Amino acid sequence: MKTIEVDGIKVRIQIWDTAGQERYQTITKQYYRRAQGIFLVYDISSERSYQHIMKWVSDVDEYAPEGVQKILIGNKADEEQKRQVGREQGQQLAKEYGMDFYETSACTNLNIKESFTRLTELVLQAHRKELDGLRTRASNELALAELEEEEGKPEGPANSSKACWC
Ligand SMILES: Nc1nc2c(ncn2[C@@H]2O[C@H](COP(=O)(O)OP(=O)(O)OP(=O)(O)O)[C@@H](O)[C@H]2O)c(=O)[nH]1
Repeated sequence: MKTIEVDGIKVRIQIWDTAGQERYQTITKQYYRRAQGIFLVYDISSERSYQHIMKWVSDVDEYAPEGVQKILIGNKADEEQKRQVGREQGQQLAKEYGMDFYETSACTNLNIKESFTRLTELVLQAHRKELDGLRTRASNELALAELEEEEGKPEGPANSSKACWC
């Protein structure tokens, strides 16, 4: 659990770090179902991990809920001397899948906060319509409840004097 602030709103996010290895896939897929946002992470010093992204994307498409937000991450950006995947390759792949893209480093903290904030922002945006709908319904129900309360009120002085005219 982590709390981050987006547009002045404090958002509590639950983060699951799923295992990348093939043998844990059955468990990993269970997490997709409840995810609202997903980071697809490769290692910039591993061409193989980059090639695997296509497989992750198809798994996510199959098992994650519709409308799940995705961001592509090229991690270990601090390992420049070992780089096997160019930044443009990351950008290109992200573009193909319509995702935002960040190169990050968990070691130097490069773009960690930025990418988490962005994914949270995307999730909030995707649910804004739902939230707005809920807010409108809640305020309508409140107005209705007030009205009913008003109607159910015992007669006040104004009503009593009207009663005298008859
Ligand atoms: N240089 C560098 N090393 C990193 C970075 N992030 C992770 N590592 C190292 O990479 C190794 C693997 O990190 P993990 O966090 O276990 O990677 P993972 O993708 O969660 O691994 P799986 O759970 O097996 O999928 C560890 O030795 C980390 O210290 C980074 O940004 N830069």
